[in-house]
Amino acid sequence: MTKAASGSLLYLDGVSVAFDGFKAINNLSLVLEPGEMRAIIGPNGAGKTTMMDIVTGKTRPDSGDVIFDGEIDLTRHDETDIAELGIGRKFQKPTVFESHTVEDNLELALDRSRGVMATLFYSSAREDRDEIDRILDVTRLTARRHEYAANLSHGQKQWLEIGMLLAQNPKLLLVDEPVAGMTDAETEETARLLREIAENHSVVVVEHDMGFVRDLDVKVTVLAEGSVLAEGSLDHVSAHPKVIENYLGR
Ligand SMILES: Nc1ncnc2c1ncn2[C@@H]1O[C@H](COP(=O)(O)OP(=O)(O)OP(=O)(O)O)[C@@H](O)[C@H]1O
Repeated sequence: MTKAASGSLLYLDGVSVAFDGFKAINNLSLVLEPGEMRAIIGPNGAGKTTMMDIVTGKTRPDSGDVIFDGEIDLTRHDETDIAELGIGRKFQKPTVFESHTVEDNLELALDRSRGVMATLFYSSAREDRDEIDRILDVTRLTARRHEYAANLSHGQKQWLEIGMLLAQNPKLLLVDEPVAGMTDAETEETARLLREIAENHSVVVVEHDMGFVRDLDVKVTVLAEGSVLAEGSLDHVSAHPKVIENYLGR
């Protein structure tokens, strides 16, 4: 265990993984502080999804340290463990239950996160209602709580799925291309929504939409060919010659 990880929420150091000899992640190092929201950008094939796969235990790195909460070696845990440790992931495509209402989707997510035993002995329906009200408010879905999820717009489905993640109360949320396919208004609202969530959670957002990344107004990590090309404010990384050459200039 490396001492350098202490005090961080997520610590990747010297992480590499190869698929059939091709290094998708190549000596990647990245540190996320508790409470931080970070945007990850980079060209197609840069390794963004693979990095998320490594953090969530879907892919095992060939080498390197992957440490959560200062001390937990994530490479020793499987996907289920890692979710229970407090890392929630939202994939690009929403996977809400279309034939259930918005509220029922959130209720299911709450039950799932609580586990079977806890649900059996859990008596406070009131606390559940309060939690669901809170999540509906954050995800801009209060007026649609009794609507079937199938009837939501694409953007609202994404927000509902973010709400289902929140029901699990993760310490760290990993969000993959949340605004792909959204309208401009939904995209702007999503930046506000994630900023609100980031007041109480750490968040990693992978996104291609630069306007959205600008609205997030957080530190940006640029990945290319499996490692960090540049890091800093969006203005700082945008001015980096290698970023212009590898990504923005294309
Ligand atoms: N399971 C796998 N087997 C073989 N190659 C893989 C596998 N997963 C990823 N790769 C390769 O690793 C590289 C990185 O892919 P990855 O999906 O992580 O990139 P990305 O930055 O998420 O790209 P995009 O923006 O297109 O989603 C790509 O060249 C991809 O083809």
